[in-house]
Amino acid sequence: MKLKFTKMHGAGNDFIVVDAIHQDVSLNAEQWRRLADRRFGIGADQILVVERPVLDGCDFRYRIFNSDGGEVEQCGNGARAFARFVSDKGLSTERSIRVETMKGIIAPRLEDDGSVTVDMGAPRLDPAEVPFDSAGLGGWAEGEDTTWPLPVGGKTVFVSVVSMGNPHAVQVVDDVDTAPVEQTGPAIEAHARFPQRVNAGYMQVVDRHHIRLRVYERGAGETLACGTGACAAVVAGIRRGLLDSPVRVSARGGELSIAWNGAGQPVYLSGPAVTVFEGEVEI
Ligand SMILES: N[C@H](CCC[C@H](N)C(=O)O)C(=O)O
Repeated sequence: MKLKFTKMHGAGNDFIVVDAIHQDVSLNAEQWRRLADRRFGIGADQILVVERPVLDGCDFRYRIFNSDGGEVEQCGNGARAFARFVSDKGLSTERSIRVETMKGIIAPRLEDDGSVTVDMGAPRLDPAEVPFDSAGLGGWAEGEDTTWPLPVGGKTVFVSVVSMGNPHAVQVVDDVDTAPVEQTGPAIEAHARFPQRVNAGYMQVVDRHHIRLRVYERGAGETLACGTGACAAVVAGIRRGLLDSPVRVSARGGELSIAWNGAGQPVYLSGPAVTVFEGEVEI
C-alpha cells in the first residue's frame, strides 16, 4: 500500500504528516513505529494524522503517534505543523481552525509572519488529572504550585506536574547544557508514579520572561523542542512565582513563545511550522 506524506518540523521537533481524509491510513503500532524509524523508515519524533472531525464545531480531528508507535493525547509543535499542512494542502481556507484531539479542542491560527499561534486549552493542574500518583509523597508548596520529591536513580528530583492533555514533569536546573537529561530522563519518563509515563522537562530560568528548556519526551526520547513541554514549563514557572507571561522558550531546535494568564485560562503557544519535503512510501 502506498502512503503519501509530508515531512515537517516545528523548532526541530520533526513530524511525518499524513492526510487520512483522502487516503486510507489504517496502520498498527508496529507500522507507525517503522515509519518513524530514522534508519528503517522515514524518521520522525511523531506522526500526525489529519482526519475528518467527529465533534460538531470542529474542522478536523488530529491524531498523534510517538516514534515508539503509541498514540498520545496532544502535541503542541505538531499542532502548528498540522495547521500549516491543512492550509497548504487546501484542506482549509481559514486562518483559524478548531481541531479536536484525544483530550480536548485546540485552535491554531496562521500568523502573517508565517508563524502559528495555538490556543492549547487550559492546563490541568490536579495531580490526579496528569495523572500522577502523589499518595504518601509529601509535596512542597511553592507559590501556587506544589513540587514533589521524586526518587530517581538514588537521588531526589523536585518536579512540578502539569497536564496539557498529555503528562509533564518539570524540574528547575541551573544549566540545561549540563542537566542530566540522558541519565535521568528515561527513569523519570517511566517512573511508577506516572501510570501513563510522562514527558520530563528540564527548565533553566534566564529571567522572568525567558527560559531555556530541554525535554526527554515520552515515547520519543529527547527532542529538539517540545511544544506542550514548553507550555507545561511556563505554567509551572508562573505558578512557582519564577516567571511572568509572556515567556520566551529557547529550545535546542529553536524559539517558542508561551502566554498564560492563570488557572482556567488557555495557554497560547507560538512558533514556527516548516515543510521540509513531500514523499510517498510503500507500507
Ligand atoms: N511525546 C509527547 C507527545 C508529543 C509532544 C511534543 N512533541 C509537543 O510538541 O508537544 C507525549 O507522549 O505526550
